[in-house]
Amino acid sequence: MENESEIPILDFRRSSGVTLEKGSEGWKEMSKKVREAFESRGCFLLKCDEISKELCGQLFTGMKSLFDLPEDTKEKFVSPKLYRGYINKSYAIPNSQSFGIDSDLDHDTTHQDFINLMWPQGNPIFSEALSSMYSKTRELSSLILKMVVEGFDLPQHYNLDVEELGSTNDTRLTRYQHPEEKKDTEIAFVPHTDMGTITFICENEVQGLQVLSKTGNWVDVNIPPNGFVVICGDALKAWSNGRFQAIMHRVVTRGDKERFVYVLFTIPKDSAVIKAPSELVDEENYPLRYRSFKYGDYVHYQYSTRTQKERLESYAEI
Ligand SMILES: O=C(O)CCC(=O)C(=O)O
Ligand SMILES: [Fe+2]
Repeated sequence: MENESEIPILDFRRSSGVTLEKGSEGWKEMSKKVREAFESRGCFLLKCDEISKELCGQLFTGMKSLFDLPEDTKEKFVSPKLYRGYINKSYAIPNSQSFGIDSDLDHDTTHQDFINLMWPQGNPIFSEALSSMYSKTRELSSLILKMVVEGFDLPQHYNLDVEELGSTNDTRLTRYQHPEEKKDTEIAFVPHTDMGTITFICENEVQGLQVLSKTGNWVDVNIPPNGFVVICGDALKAWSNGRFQAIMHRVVTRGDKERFVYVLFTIPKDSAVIKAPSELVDEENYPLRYRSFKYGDYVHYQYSTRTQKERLESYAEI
């Protein structure tokens, strides 16, 4: 029996002998593994060469100084969108703070604008680290989406479909703190699935992410040093005709070490229509599971109902 606490590890590193040139045998093999991981668990751990230990070090040093800025400076970062801008404790993250930075492919200066707002005198090291992390994680997310098309052996034109699924991004920087007066383990991020396409998580080696196993147990995700977590969101699950899982996850804090997390959400534009490829629908084994829907309408529905469980099902299941 498959060990329910085991999360697949996919090793993209050249040092492990992997070459991921599009169309190569290595690429095809890894694409199958991506598909299998999303089908069986809805997530995987990733090892790759693109994001170095040094880059993560600079990023997390910068994040510490960011969260240590005075509250009124951090509060300058506002956004009309829900869960964007600076958030100091909320329903979802009761003891933590986060910054949600929206960007799309046509407007790539958002991180720079954000840094200039926080440090009018500049902070070139953090700025460089954040931009570099953003472009690397965006490229990796786009590579993984192409692998999904390959993993299902779909016609090439579906690469345009997955590009649409990943056409906008939200970078989230979070600091989790364990409340002093509280018990040993505290829920720091309430259980949820991610609404978007794929989520890329990088933490400062202070563990806390948990996923819900098929048997209903919360299982620690032990992220290896210099490893990352990739999670399938509701939009990709719907597009895959429910073949992929959108894993339920949460975050707990345990000790007094601060946990810093960089997350890249790859998400469709609000106007994008999520519709499964006909090749993934088959009357006998995989009947059409969800009606097609506009991503923005789905997000609006979720924010207005705040359903936590089976929310894609309650919205779009046929
Ligand atoms: O902090 C983490 O490890 C996960 C954060 C998360 O699930 C989210 O931001 O949606
Ligand atoms: Fe999440």
